[in-house]
Amino acid sequence: MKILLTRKQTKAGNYISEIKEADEYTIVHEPIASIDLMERASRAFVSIFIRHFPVSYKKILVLCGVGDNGGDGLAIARMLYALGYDLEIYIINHSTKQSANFKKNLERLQNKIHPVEISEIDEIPDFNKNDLIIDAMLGAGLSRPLEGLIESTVEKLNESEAEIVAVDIPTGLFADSLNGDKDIILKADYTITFQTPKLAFVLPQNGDFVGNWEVVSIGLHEEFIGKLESRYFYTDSQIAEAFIKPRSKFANKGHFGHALMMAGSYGMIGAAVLSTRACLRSGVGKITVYAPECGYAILQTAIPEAMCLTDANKAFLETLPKLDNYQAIGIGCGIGTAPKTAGLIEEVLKQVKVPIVIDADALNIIASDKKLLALLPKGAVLTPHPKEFQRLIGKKWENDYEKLALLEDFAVSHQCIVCLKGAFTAVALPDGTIHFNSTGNAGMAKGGSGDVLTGMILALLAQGYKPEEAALLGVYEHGLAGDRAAQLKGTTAMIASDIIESIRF
Ligand SMILES: NC(=O)C1=CN([C@@H]2O[C@H](COP(=O)(O)OP(=O)(O)OC[C@H]3O[C@@H](n4cnc5c(N)ncnc54)[C@H](O)[C@@H]3O)[C@@H](O)[C@H]2O)[C@@H](O)CC1
Ligand SMILES: [K+]
Repeated sequence: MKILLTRKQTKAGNYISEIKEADEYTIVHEPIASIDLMERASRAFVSIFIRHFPVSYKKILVLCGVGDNGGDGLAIARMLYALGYDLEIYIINHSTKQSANFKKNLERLQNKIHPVEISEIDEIPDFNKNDLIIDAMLGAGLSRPLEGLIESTVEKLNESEAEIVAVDIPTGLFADSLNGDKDIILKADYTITFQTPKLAFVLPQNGDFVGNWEVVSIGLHEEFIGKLESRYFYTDSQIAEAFIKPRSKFANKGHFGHALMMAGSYGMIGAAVLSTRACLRSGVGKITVYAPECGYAILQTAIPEAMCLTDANKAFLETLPKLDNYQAIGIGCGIGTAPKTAGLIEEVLKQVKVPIVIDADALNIIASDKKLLALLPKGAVLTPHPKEFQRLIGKKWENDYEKLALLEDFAVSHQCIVCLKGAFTAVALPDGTIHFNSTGNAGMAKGGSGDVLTGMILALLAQGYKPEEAALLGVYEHGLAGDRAAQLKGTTAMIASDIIESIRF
């Protein structure tokens, strides 16, 4: 799914809203009246809302601005009222300019519900934990930080224990550009957003404001959206599943590649076990794990399906094995950063002729010797967590938007693929696009999860998936396996081995 922007810089240097353009194109070409599109959007919101909140759940306060986000709020209130919900409407008079759709929806209330108008700070009602707030104050039209009446309302809401559901975007949050440090932004528990995820929603710095979020389609013109040149994407099930290649009935193990996993060191053989096992669970034909000698008995016992080659060194990897027989190579899980291992990494980067996935200490070794960066093969898949990525680029970012710019820059200048791990793992491709992953959960934030991902991506590379596909699909399936593991064990109890057991292709 494309992530449409509300503030996109054009080649000419001015800013446009892709969302507004898609709205306007839909209105003209479907065709549909603007007020009917709002009705459709509000109905879509309600269809999700009622799944989460039954009629008698809590008293609902619908807080409306006077633009189209407020218009949605009025329409949503009318629809929920018709379904029997107990609600009150408050209109926050932040401006004298009411939008046409807002006015129309005010008329449509037909005196059935009487909105309370708030024009002064001391008229803002008290909010408490028995209230369910629908935030329809400001949405995609936010053009400056909050101030005055609306800022005070948001401050009061943030201090309260009320539960908050935002319409489209939490009030005060810029959809795809940086808020100031001192900006007041509504902290929503849930956000139901229209048509496209907003870039702000996938950035960790905004997690407290957006809460759990869901996208609901409002039927904007697909063909128009398809033609937009986007830089940001959201890997949903539709995109990910389209990558999956069915296994032919007459296939044999030779069709699915032979992978080499170079992993482990004394005390870290578990990383080799996890990554190798995850590789086997992801469809590889054969795998050889190359580990220091101390890992031999462990690996042969723990993973009978894998072949094991050992380095003469007992504790860490030192000598380059022959690389000729493999369709893809994985390197880094649990290898440590011994100087001799660094020498091995240099040799691998110089000699590798097949797709490669590079993780963990291999990335740290590359980061500590910038001449190794220049050796990164084109199309290499790198799987850093944020700290490892900071080491690779040699600097920290001030905010998540700067992080995205650095990520894009790295992937383009090195022509490689970077999977920056975290919630909504960001996969940056050599063409400068960034693809945020839709699966996964906080239970995966544990040792060993990254090793599992490396193994999964290695398996896909060995099977002949293009590096971009292997990265996007691997990250997606890894998150999905994590979600299944969380269902079985819970996010606190689940461990990396549970993720492997939940891989299902
Ligand atoms: N046809 C459409 O355009 C659709 C729009 N929809 C809704 O429309 C929303 C966008 O509506 P609008 O463009 O009217 O914008 P908003 O309703 O977000 O904001 C209204 C107006 O408030 C003013 N404003 C901006 N920043 C402010 C601030 N900090 N303090 C006070 N006032 C401020 C601006 O003049 C802005 O146009 C979306 O978020 C969505 O909820 C949906 O109904 C779907 C269809
Ligand atoms: K809102």
